Amino acid sequence: MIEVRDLHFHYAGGPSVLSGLNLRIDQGDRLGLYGENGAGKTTLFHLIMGLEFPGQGRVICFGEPRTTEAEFQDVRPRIGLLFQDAEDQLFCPTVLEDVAFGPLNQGCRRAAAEERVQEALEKVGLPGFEDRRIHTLSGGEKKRIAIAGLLAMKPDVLLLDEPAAQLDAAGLEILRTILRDWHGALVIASHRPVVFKETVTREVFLKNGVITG
Ligand SMILES: Nc1ncnc2c1ncn2[C@@H]1O[C@H](COP(=O)(O)OP(=O)(O)OP(=O)(O)O)[C@@H](O)[C@H]1O
Repeated sequence: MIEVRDLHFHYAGGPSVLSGLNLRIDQGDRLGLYGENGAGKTTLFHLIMGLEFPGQGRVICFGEPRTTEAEFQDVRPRIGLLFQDAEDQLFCPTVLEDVAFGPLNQGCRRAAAEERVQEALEKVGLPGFEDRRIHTLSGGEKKRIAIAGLLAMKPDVLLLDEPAAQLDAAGLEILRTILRDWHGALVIASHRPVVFKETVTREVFLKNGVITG
């Protein structure tokens, strides 16, 4: 579904972050992507989504090489990227608008989109939150609403960047249950392998700009 080949990347004026990274994510893959703070996990997700572009190497999504902004436009609705910080993800005034944004953007009719919202809010354990204003939510609630927004999109792949951050024990258990029932491909980026040990079936490590093990 997604393959990156020989990826090299550095931020303007900065040191090399990725230096020849190769990775393949197949249908049904459940991958733990581990690495220390600053290893480049978020950067890799951003390159897969076309939010950054590699200095060298290839990003292939759903069978097609993607190099230009236009080529990434049909990739984004098919990949649910959970940002590390929920504040970066939520941008509508209310929960209903935010969670419905993805399905509406994909062309769903309003009634169908609102049905997806109800379903997703049930899954994250926050039914009845539709009319809450985003800025009144707690950090953990924001994270769960961001997850609901991804579920409502029904993407082919979930890329979750430190998904446990901001979640308490109950929130983490809800997320583990959601992911246990998730049938699409899944990549969890984390610097704490132990948290999702039971959730993933394959583990790789990002170190010195490349994938190991
Ligand atoms: N926009 C940016 N401009 C300059 N440098 C950046 C930018 N974003 C990230 N970096 C740097 O690139 C490196 C990789 O960062 P990245 O966020 O990809 O790592 P990470 O593995 O996700 O880390 P963490 O576990 O702390 O979230 C870090 O050294 C970081 O400081």
